[in-house]
Amino acid sequence: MSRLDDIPSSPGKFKMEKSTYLNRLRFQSPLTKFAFFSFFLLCFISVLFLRSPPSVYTQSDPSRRSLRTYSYSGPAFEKKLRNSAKIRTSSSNGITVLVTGAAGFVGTHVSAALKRRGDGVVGLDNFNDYYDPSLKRARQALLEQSGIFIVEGDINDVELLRKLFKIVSFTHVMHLAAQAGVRYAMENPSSYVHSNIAGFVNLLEVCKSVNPQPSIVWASSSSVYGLNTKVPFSEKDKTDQPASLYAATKKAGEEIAHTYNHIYGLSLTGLRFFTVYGPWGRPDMAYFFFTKDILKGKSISIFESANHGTVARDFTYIDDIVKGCLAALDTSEKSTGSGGKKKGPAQLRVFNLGNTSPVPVSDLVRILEKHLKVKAKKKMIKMPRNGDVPYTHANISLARSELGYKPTTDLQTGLKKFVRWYLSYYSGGKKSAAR
Ligand SMILES: O=C(O)[C@H]1O[C@H](OP(=O)(O)OP(=O)(O)OC[C@H]2O[C@@H](n3ccc(=O)[nH]c3=O)[C@H](O)[C@@H]2O)[C@H](O)[C@@H](O)[C@@H]1O
Repeated sequence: MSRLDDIPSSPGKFKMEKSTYLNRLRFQSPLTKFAFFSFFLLCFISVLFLRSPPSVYTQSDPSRRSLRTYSYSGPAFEKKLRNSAKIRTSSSNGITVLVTGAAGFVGTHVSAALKRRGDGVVGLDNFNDYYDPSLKRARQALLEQSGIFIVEGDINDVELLRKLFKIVSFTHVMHLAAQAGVRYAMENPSSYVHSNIAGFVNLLEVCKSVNPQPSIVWASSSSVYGLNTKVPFSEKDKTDQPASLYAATKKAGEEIAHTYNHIYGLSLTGLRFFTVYGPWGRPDMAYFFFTKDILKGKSISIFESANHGTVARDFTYIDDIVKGCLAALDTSEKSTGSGGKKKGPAQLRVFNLGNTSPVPVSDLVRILEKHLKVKAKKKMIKMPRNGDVPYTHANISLARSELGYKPTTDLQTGLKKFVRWYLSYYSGGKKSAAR
């Protein structure tokens, strides 16, 4: 709200008194007169500057902003959007999807897969610098080659979201924009609230009020199982012991999804991803920065749980996750609300998308050593209390029966593909792997 808005707008509440002060003001010298008018001119310019035009977007998270401003209006912008959203004519039952977080790891792969099969895809991403934005730009360039336009903007920008829905009638939203990473939540907690809670609510607010309402599939996380000890993790299990703020915001997302489904009839499917890895992955994840550090000859820390216990993850390969995402979109039913009001019960689902075979982190390192042909300098350390959990293992029977989800890539094969990509992407020192 600008300071000008502080003045009450209803007539009668605030009456301007005719100022006698100005009448009484007499300038003692031309210099005083000049100073007086210069001061007013400056104030006027400042007010104009503060009230920047609505077609220019500035990112709203001051902790991790990119310095760009983005223009998202005009016929050229709309044309790009419409072209990107076009369903291929040969595709008989194509859908039109808004993919948030499209320049992210999972977002890029899902967008490309949708486009390949003929669906209309528009991306949205704020290109923040949580990790090297040049990797996000490279993914964007890749998607551009297949005709996918990524709008540069934040899910907290309600005006932008409304505008996108005004130009394109999206049938589905694949919501992958989020503040990811378990350990970073201790460094920058507000970024998790900003993206995973406020941003999600903003998106749902817009989705509930557009006509027709889209169906929404969104990324939850295996981390919602928190400190649970019963394995494998099932969707039927309680999820009330998050070990990190990240996990807590994803859990909150699931509850928020319930609310919007209940009140507004939005069709919502949450996908609990289990440690997704692969080519074009995230530099903040262990398999990625282990690779970088092993190649540099730097030592890596492998976490152990209490009493030298094994820390393990149900690492899941990106192609399997993409199949799960597409199946979730294809099986999602229509939202039932209109005019911002629920007209009947709507679909509400949560699925585990894991690999069903947990691997100790020390084995992950052994596989990397083999593919990289370099011995790692390893340090075994006690898992710091920073949000990590010792073990994850997905029960995927629900996803198998409802989505036909069936992961097929083991960690050996998946890491081989990752290493091949990593070496070619960062080859010749052209790009230095940055976190
Ligand atoms: O499955 C999920 O829900 C989550 O998966 C990952 O989180 P995480 O499983 O912790 O993945 P990494 O950060 O790559 O860690 C993988 C394993 O390596 C271990 N680790 C990590 C860092 C390190 O220096 N040493 C180490 O042994 C961790 O404890 C963990 O067991 C993602 O970062 C989250 O965004 C995602 O939501």
